[in-house]
Amino acid sequence: MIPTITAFASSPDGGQGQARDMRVRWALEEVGQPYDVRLVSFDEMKQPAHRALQPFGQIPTYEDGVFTLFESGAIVFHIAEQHQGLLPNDPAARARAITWMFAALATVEPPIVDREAAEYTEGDKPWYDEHLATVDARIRNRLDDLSRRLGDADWLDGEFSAGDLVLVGVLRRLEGSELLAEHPNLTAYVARGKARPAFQRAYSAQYAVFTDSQMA
Ligand SMILES: N[C@@H](CCC(=O)N[C@@H](CSCc1ccc([N+](=O)[O-])cc1)C(=O)NCC(=O)O)C(=O)O
Repeated sequence: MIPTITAFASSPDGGQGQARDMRVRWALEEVGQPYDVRLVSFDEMKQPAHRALQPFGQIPTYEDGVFTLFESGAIVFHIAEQHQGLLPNDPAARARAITWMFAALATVEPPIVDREAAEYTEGDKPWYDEHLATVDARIRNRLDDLSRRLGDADWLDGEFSAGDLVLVGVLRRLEGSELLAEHPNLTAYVARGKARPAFQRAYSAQYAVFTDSQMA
């Protein structure tokens, strides 16, 4: 059965592909798995029917008639386990690739999400500037360490893996900021990920949702 994922009916980012259905689309394209998309409105996401799939009232979700999953990282991991192409078969290399998935989500992404939350919701607070400087320092700390570890390698640990896919998706949230531009090797790493044909197909598919919503 072709899996069905959920995505924003009208993405708040104007089709930039920053919502987390993008990393699921990318993973499905990397392994060559066709998929359907159920578009949900902000209101529908908060209704019981969707919360039965995603208790926090968010997207993405994944359903394939056997598995019903939420949490984009877990969905990417499931796709990587069910297909070849995103995780090495060698047990040690596989474990390292999975480690990088967790590092992307648990170590690198949190301060980046904090920054976005501050920008979206705290701009009017008297302590905003000081808070943003603190969050930026945390992001710089992570990017400095990551840049040092990546060096001039193409990917984090040999072949491209789900760890790279998730991390590129996390770093894309910093596209256009000096935080990423300060590290030419990380900027190139993100560009390398975006240049992959599977990313391009995933991006085009999510962008089509945006253009369709503009014409509706
Ligand atoms: N940890 C969960 C987080 C899921 C999540 O944050 N979903 C967001 C969309 S991706 C996050 C996101 C939202 C918007 C932009 N943007 O650029 O506009 C980028 C990313 C959502 O449904 N938000 C609606 C809500 O919480 O009510 C996962 O990885 O699946």
